Amino acid sequence: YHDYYYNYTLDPVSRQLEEFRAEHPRPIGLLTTSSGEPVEIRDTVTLNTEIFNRNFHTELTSHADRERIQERLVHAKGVGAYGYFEVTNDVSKYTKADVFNGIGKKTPLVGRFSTSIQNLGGPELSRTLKGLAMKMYTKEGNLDFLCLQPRVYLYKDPVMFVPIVRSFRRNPRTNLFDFNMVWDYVSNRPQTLHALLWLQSDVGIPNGYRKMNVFPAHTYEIYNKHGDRYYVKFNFISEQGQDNLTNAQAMVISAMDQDYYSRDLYNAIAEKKYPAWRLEMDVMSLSDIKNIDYDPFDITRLWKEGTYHTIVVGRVVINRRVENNFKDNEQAAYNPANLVPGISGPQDFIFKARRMFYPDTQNYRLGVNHNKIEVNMPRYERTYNRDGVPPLRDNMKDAPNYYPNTFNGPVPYVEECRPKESLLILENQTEDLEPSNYFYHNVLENDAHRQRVTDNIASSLQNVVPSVLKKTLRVLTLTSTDLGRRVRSSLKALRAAAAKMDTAERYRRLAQCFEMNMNPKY
Ligand code: HEM
Repeated sequence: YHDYYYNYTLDPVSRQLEEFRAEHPRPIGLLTTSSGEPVEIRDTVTLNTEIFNRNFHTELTSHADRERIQERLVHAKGVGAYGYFEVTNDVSKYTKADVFNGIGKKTPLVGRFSTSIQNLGGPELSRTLKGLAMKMYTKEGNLDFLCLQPRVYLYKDPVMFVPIVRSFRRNPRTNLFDFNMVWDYVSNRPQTLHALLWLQSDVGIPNGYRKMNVFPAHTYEIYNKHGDRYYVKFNFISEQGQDNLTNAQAMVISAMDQDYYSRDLYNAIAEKKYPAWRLEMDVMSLSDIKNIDYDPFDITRLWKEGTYHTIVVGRVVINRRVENNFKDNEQAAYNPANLVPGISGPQDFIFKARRMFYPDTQNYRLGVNHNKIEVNMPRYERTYNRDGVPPLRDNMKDAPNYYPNTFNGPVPYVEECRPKESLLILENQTEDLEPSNYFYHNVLENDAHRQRVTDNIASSLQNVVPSVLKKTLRVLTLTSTDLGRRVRSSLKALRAAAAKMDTAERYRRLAQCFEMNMNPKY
């Protein structure tokens, strides 16, 4: 823009509509109703007319009345983009998965970056789990990875999903975030503390979706063409580097832009700064896994250093914005059970539950034919599923609709190398505080970081009722006496500072803190 009024630069987000006009110098076509009837210009106005005789108007309103669908139960707020996965290292020794074999092979994918607790319109910078879900359209079906930042998950018993999601969300009476619920639940089930400590640490608020490492967290079983089994944890490491925001920075940004992460991603892709992640696998063999002194399938803990080795598999590059948010992002259905030959998948109880949970929620959110929605469609599919709520595509036309049949409907294949045995995993129910203790003393790199974590915890405890506070401090102290001591003293200092503030200022700060699900230091 060159003259006096227009001497400024806009970001790609703000230029989107103008770019559309530049690509289409004339209107893109004649306006019609959805049944294709051309709309006459007088029918676009309803004043002084028989308004219900105007298809344009009635259709417009009744369609809008029905345009909202169920938002995701968790991870409702998210942004989608396309890209590809490229193999950069030969891992055929470990897995026969076609997608991971052949250096240089590229597989297209769609991805979705999300924040877990907020609803569709919520602020992205809140201190909650962040997600990156990917669907790789491989020759052997879709391979989905649903990853989180941080490395570990909150609990190992699937029955805990619903209560923990509720305790992290709005109080049913006040309709506000409530740390009483969070700490009540966490102190009743201290296995959740480990992931929570990661969230209270610096990585809890990354400086953009591009700058976070993400992890599917489970231990996956994979196998090679000889049927040898290996156990791996996948890691997606940001090539942009892990970069984080402090509470103060996040609050300032969020006050100006609640969609900072989505905007950052859109602009980066538009400016051809394509974000990329290196895919690594931490590997153990079957005999390694049988000879270690901890449970490698426990999703709430890290693998111990020295018990595995790490190899690079390839890289994910995100290089194309979605054409339409609803079409490619809202309608996307990621399912961790979408696996391919060579990756038999995790064997733990959380994963077993997730195999059922995701299709179930997606049948409700998108309908039973959600894999026939364009963004979810595999490259190839032939099933015996028929009919139901559209979309249906060709509904398998005139092919036989029952299996087995002798009329040449689709037939299964035989895979000689598929492992004949599977591990039987028995998980114990003890509430193990050791992983949290290890994180606090060994993963956090210095005392300053430990102090930031404890300050964050302390400020979230400020307005917690005494019974919950007492229980929480006990769990923190049992985890580490240093952690308990520091939280106590930080809480004391915060209480003293709060006592000097007038009530309005205190409430204002707390409101900010709850809404952001984070804990500004007074
Ligand atoms: C019992 C355990 C779990 C349950 C019941 C569960 C349930 C759900 C549900 C209901 C959704 C919404 C899905 C949709 O509407 O399409 C979801 C989304 C998601 N979950 Fe889980 N989850 C569990 C554990 C995990 C774990 C262990 C991870 C990764 C380490 C994970 C990562 C994600 C991600 C990234 C999304 C967002 C997907 C998207 O962008 O569409 N979840 N989960």
